[in-house]
Amino acid sequence: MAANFGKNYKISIFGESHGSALGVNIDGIPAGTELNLEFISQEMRRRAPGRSKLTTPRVEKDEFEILSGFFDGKTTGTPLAMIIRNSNQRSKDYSELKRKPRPGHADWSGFNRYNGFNDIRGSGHFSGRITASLVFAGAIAKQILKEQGILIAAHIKSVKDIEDRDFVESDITEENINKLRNMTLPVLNEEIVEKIEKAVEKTREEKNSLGGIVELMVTGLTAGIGDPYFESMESELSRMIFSVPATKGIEFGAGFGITEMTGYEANDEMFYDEKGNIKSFTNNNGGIIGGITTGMPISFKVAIKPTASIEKAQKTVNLETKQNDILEVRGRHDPIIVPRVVPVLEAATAIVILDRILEGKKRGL
Ligand SMILES: Cc1cc2nc3c(=O)[nH]c(=O)nc-3n(C[C@H](O)[C@H](O)[C@H](O)COP(=O)(O)O)c2cc1C
Ligand SMILES: C=C(O[C@@H]1CC(C(=O)O)=C[C@@H](OP(=O)(O)O)[C@H]1O)C(=O)O
Repeated sequence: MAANFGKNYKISIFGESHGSALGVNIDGIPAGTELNLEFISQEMRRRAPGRSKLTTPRVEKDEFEILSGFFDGKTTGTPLAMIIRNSNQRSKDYSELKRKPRPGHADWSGFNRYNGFNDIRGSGHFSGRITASLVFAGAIAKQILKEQGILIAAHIKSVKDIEDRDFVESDITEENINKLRNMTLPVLNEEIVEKIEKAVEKTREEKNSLGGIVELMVTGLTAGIGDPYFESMESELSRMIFSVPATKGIEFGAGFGITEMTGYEANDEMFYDEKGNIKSFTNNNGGIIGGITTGMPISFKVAIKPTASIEKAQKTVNLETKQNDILEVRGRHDPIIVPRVVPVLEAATAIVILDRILEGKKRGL
């Protein structure tokens, strides 16, 4: 089912952006897991709308209510259900879109898939708002992974042609992760913050939007996690990452750039480090070979498209008059999705990594 993910850490999401609520049911959290609710709230705030001038002005607190599976500060092992109530809907912004679908958004494809019964208000189930549930499930997964020494970090690699430097393994410390978590624009080279802000402001004034790339890194993984072929670590991560709205590409390690290397350059030559751990000098394969972790960090980049809903006049069709028409999208939209998707991609990654680790444990690994 489209709303379900995972074989071991199983999530099932529901909700609409302008309905009464959205949420997630999680099955597979080990019983007795202590949850740091304040950490989960912080993660929710990182994603929540209306928190900076670079995001949609729709303000939602994204306060979550846990309905089941949690007692006396610990998980019970039975399904943990969570809901967030919507409070700041402005559905009139969407009244024109059933007739005039937005180019780049799911109005036309969703209309066809659901025979016109899809909830158009706030883009319904297609809204980026539904990713609040991923952040919740991911925050729990992150806590479990951290106990095992596994850290997940992300930063904005680029916005249009403004580039941050790449992650190196030594960037992934708890201190650096906390710093990035507290930044509105999480970048490594802080000199580009103002450039990004100006570029977004200028584009918004032009009634347009921007996209960019997010880079992620996962450290602390032992070699041997994952499977070949259809449940490969790359397959599972890609399937999840492409479920995040606005994702248009993913590349592991050197990605498409590996095609410009020779075999000698691309192969990650190996060595024993001073502690006796097997490592590679480079990580062009992004920490995964044969679908299975190598013990090097998992490293990948995600392409996020520019926000579809823009005020600039665009050509579309009018499904009532059956004529070509013009649309100027109204409403409260993100001028750029990239900063808000950073915690979502981290969470999505945490869900997959935990699910794969539990899969290995099932087989006694
Ligand atoms: C956190 C987040 C916020 C988003 N905000 C907006 C928005 O304000 N306006 C918009 O048109 N799309 C926004 N999107 C993207 C749309 O939800 C997405 O483009 C749409 O569902 C179509 O899916 P696709 O782009 O993956 O094909 C957002 C996505 C995320 C993850
Ligand atoms: C509310 C959120 O972001 C929304 C994501 C979104 C979209 O099309 O994806 C469109 C906008 O919805 P609305 O028109 O209701 O303001 C954004 O504000 C959220 O992420 O929590």
